[in-house]
Amino acid sequence: MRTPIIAGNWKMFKTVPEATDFIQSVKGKAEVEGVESVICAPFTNLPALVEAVKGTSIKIGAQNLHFAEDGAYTGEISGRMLKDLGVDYVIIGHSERRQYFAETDETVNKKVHAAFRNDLIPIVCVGEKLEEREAGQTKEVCKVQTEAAFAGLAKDQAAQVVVAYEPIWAIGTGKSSTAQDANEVIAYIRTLITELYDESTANAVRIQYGGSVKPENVTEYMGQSDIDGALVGGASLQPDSYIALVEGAK
Ligand SMILES: O=C[C@H](O)COP(=O)(O)O
Repeated sequence: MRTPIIAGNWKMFKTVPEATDFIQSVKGKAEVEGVESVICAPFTNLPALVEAVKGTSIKIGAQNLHFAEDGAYTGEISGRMLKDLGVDYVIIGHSERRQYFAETDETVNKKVHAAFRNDLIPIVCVGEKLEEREAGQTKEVCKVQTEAAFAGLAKDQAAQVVVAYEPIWAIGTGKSSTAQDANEVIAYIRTLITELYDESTANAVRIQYGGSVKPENVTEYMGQSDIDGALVGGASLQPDSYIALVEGAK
């Protein structure tokens, strides 16, 4: 039985006071038994957020990391630094990083390994562009990205990965994939993991849907056989909306 996971990806939003006010507002509410609740925030918010969620079941994640432990990489943050702060999760390979910051399948894989070296759980994003969907390449794109991300992972590591299937055309556009379409792709990703490892590993991996998820549609996604949660951008920024998302994942 996989524990559903709702992760808010705040992207480049919120100052430290805004972030800690948010936690005060959702404490005790965005905490639902049987649902994991994770806030992935900008680096600058992480120390204050780790402190603010103490005594709650809410976990904190980063939105990126560098694959090296340390070194001459101006402006970068390593997994070692994140672990030192008390962060539990890290988003890797979000489409915005692939599009604007030259993230590749190879760097995604290196970052997944860096996450495990530092005892962080990676939330690995995969998903197709609109033109790829229209060309019928959705599954092929997801296959290439998934296989690259998992390369070299041991079975026990693979089982802990959270995959977020985010069709790029659905991100921040209000155009969500239907729950059935998302479930079909996610079930396909699970069969890929079965082929890479085995059925029990694939059954342990949690696979989220992401792309215009909101309180009004989260229950429909969660009702699907293979969807284990959501990676949510815009609708995770307001406390009431975030609480409703976590409640909707029950
Ligand atoms: O990481 C989250 C996704 O990019 C989805 O963003 P969105 O919920 O604003 O569409």
